[in-house]
Amino acid sequence: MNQAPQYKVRVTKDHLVFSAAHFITFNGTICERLHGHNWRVAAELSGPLDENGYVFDFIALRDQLQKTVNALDHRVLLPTQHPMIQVIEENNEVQATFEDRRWVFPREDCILLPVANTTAELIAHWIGQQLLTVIGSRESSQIDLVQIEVEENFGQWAICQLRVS
Ligand SMILES: Nc1nc2c(c(=O)[nH]1)N=C([C@H](O)[C@H](O)COP(=O)(O)OP(=O)(O)OP(=O)(O)O)CN2
Repeated sequence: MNQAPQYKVRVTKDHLVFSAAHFITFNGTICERLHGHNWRVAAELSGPLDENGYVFDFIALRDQLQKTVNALDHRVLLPTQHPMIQVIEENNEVQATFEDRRWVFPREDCILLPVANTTAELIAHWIGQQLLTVIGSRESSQIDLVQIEVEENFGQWAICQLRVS
């Protein structure tokens, strides 16, 4: 017996890249130096076809991802839910502290992300959540799976899949 076809759309573009600085902690108490990457983003949506024969309009997906990428471009990414990195907004500045280290940035240069660490995985999750708010607001949308991929360095991709309830 033939199975019903499954459909996905996938968008990746040369301009879906953001340059941003970050530092993460790993293995407990090791904290990286501030450094930057050119982070590449791709998205895949799965679901049934709509009346156009689309899973989701490529153009709408591309443009929405571009908005998120633009918001992250040329920024410092700071985690607001890290157990050991404290991030405080004061006047027009942001101060981050970890043990005896302290970084101070202009507020407008920073993006404060509600994540526990600015790993590629958790950045992918956050981007997926941004996308879900837009997809979820479309009454006609029947997307059942959102997959966001983030490349931190050449060939090093983190992938986050979010099931749409
Ligand atoms: N699964 C993950 N592994 C690692 C992550 C991550 O987000 N998810 N992140 C890091 C670090 O942020 C590290 O800075 C990655 O940068 P990269 O440039 O790839 O690492 P190197 O220090 O080896 O840099 P080179 O320029 O390639 O020498 C680590 N792991």
